[in-house]
Amino acid sequence: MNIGYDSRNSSSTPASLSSSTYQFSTVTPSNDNRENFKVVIRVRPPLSREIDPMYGFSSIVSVSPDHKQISIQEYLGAASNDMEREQDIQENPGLVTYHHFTFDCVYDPDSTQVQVYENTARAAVLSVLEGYNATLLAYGQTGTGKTYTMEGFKYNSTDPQRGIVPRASEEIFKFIESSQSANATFMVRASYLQIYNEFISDLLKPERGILQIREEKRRGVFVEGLSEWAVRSPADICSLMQKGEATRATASTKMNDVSSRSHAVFIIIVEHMVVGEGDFPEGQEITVGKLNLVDLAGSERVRVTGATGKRLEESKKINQSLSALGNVIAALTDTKPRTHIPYRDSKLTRLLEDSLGGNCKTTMMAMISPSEEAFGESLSSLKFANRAKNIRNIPKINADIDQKTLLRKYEIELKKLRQELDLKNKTVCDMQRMMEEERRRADRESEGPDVRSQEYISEKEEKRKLEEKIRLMNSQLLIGGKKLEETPQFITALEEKQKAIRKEYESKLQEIEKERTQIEEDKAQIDRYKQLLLRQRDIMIALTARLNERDETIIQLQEELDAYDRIHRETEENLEYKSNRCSQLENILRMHKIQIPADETPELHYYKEPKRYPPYSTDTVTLDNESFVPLQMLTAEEKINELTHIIENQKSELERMISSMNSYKQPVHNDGKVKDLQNTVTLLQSTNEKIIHERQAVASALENGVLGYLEAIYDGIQENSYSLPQLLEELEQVMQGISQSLSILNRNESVRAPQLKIPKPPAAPVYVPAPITNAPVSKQQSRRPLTVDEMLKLKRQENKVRQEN
Ligand SMILES: Nc1ncnc2c1ncn2[C@@H]1O[C@H](COP(=O)(O)OP(=O)(O)OP(=O)(O)O)[C@@H](O)[C@H]1O
Repeated sequence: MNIGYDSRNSSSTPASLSSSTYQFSTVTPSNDNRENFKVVIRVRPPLSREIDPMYGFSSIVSVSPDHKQISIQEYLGAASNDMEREQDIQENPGLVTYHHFTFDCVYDPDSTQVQVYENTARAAVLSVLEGYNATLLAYGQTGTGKTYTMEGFKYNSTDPQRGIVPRASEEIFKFIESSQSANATFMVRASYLQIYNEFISDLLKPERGILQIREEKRRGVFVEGLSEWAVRSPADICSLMQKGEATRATASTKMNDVSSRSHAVFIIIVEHMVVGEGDFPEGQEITVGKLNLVDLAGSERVRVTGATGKRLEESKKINQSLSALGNVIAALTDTKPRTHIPYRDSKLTRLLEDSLGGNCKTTMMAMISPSEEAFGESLSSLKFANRAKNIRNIPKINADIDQKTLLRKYEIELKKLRQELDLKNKTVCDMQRMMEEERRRADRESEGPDVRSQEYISEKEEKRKLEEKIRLMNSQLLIGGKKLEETPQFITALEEKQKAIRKEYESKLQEIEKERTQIEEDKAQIDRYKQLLLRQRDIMIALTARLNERDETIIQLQEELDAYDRIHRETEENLEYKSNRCSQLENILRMHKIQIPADETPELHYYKEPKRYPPYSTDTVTLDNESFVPLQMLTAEEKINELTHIIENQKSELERMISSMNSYKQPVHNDGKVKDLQNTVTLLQSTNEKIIHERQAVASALENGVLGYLEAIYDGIQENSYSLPQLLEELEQVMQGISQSLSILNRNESVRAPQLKIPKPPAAPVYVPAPITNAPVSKQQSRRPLTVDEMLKLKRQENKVRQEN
């Protein structure tokens, strides 16, 4: 059974009310002081747990048809359930009494979310858009529908059960959208906080920890460090709500499955700038409206809820702060004006200072249960709300007098950033041009413009950051009811910018095309150079190979030359030694007046052949059509033969001379001379015989004695097998041999040999290294000394002949 409402008679028969009876007038913002603190009641429908399946449910609350008054029935009897109670009341009408209250509006259990929003919340939201502060405060016992009224079930724009917060955000953005003027710029921000166990925290940035309340003359009361989130659509706000809800402290209690254990405040700030037009183009008007959507934690009777432990502590804190709220309301509504209002007794009252008797349009929404079991709390809430009705707020439009609004700051910052960006654009363009120039130069010099490109990158990065910052700031603004990127100015500017960019890119493309053609030409040129270089390289390789061959030849020749030099040196040394020795021997012989026409040919020590002597003969030989003066080394025997031959020649020469002299014989006056000449001839003949004799003796001495000995000593010296005393001893023996020879010669001492003109033997050939040449030896050159080559060639021939023999 429902209990209806009769304003004339508090105990009249209840009449049922249907939703169709609701007739709300359109609510418009008002500055009437009475209007600035409104109180509305909402009676929630009975919950399934409250309806006894056996007896049904009977409400103790009734609402007047004009939705201004509410009546709550108090049962004084002892019936324990609805059915018994109803029967008891029918039988004893005096067991009930009714409490009547009048409010700005009373919503019965059939009221819908849209009705609550349209008739109560909308006016507050519109006030905010005008630049007022507005607060919608949901108060009531736990489980009476505060969260349901404020938030609703789902956060999508079509859900009829969505609450005040989503609808308010829709309203705000609908309003902004309808402000078509390009001169109007809006900025909307949202915050979400909770007061849990007397601590304030940010539901959107819980990591910020406990926050403190501050107060500034212009700004009023605010929470320091509370995050503000720029929003551009209802969806943005809904997602913030969902985010905050996930953090908000809730718990399942006996009275409510999802009971809020904290007071939650969702704040929407709307900054609205109108740029002056017409006569005042520079004029700007900025207003800042703030909407507080407060969902209080429900008051609880611990006795009823049976809370213990943590829940009990939470309950105590909730009740404490709600009682502080009651005290503030009592102080504000006292008939005797009070100088002290105890706002600071709790975080809640401190935070709601502006909303309670300050610069704000406040609407308190008290929620009650229709259930008989909640009678006490419902009556208490109604009394509480009734008292609050008398609060008087003095709201005023928050104009940006001291230019401290965020929108203003954005405006200034954006202007600064745009200037900076223009400058940066110029710098980046200049640098780009410079870089391109340097890159071209560096390409030519094969060096990268590293430093410059680093600077360019950082400049570009800064430019990008600036653009991003401007974009971000712009993205928080809503101009002419649209997002910046949707405004005609933005679209026109964008189109112009795109045109400019297109133009720039077209000219850049042309440049690139030109560069490409140039690069291709350069490439072709490079290819040609490459081919040329390859050819040159091949030539170089061939030349190097030839040079290497030459080098090898030179090295070989050099080695040969060195060998020849060495032979030459050794030969010369040998020759010198032999010459010295011959000179010695010659001197010895000369001392004994013996003509010895020969010197021994030095033997090349590296030929292990019998000792040989150079001949006197200077006959030429012809080899391979080339004439040489052969150096046919003679053995001792051959040498003696040669000497004998020379002597015989001399003898015959002498005979020829004698016969020649006889042919010139004069008869008388030449007698003496002839006689002398005959004597001389006789003497010569005997001398000649003597010489022959001596020569044989000396030859034998030389062959068998002195020379042999001297050679042996010489070899010994060469082999270093002599010590000095040994050498002296050996030389002593040589001396003895020489003395022997001398004694032979001395035996004929009295014989004076005439000074005969004996032909001088030719000098021994000297080995003179000639330049290596392949040119044939000419006949004219045939009498020159033999070259080493020639000599070796000759020697080889000799050896060959000897071996063959
Ligand atoms: N007008 C209504 N129409 C339908 N259901 C409602 C209404 N009001 C409240 N409810 C339901 O009642 C229950 C409790 O509501 P809600 O959680 O909003 O209460 P509360 O006052 O916020 O509680 P608490 O203080 O414990 O957080 C929820 O299941 C909710 O859906």
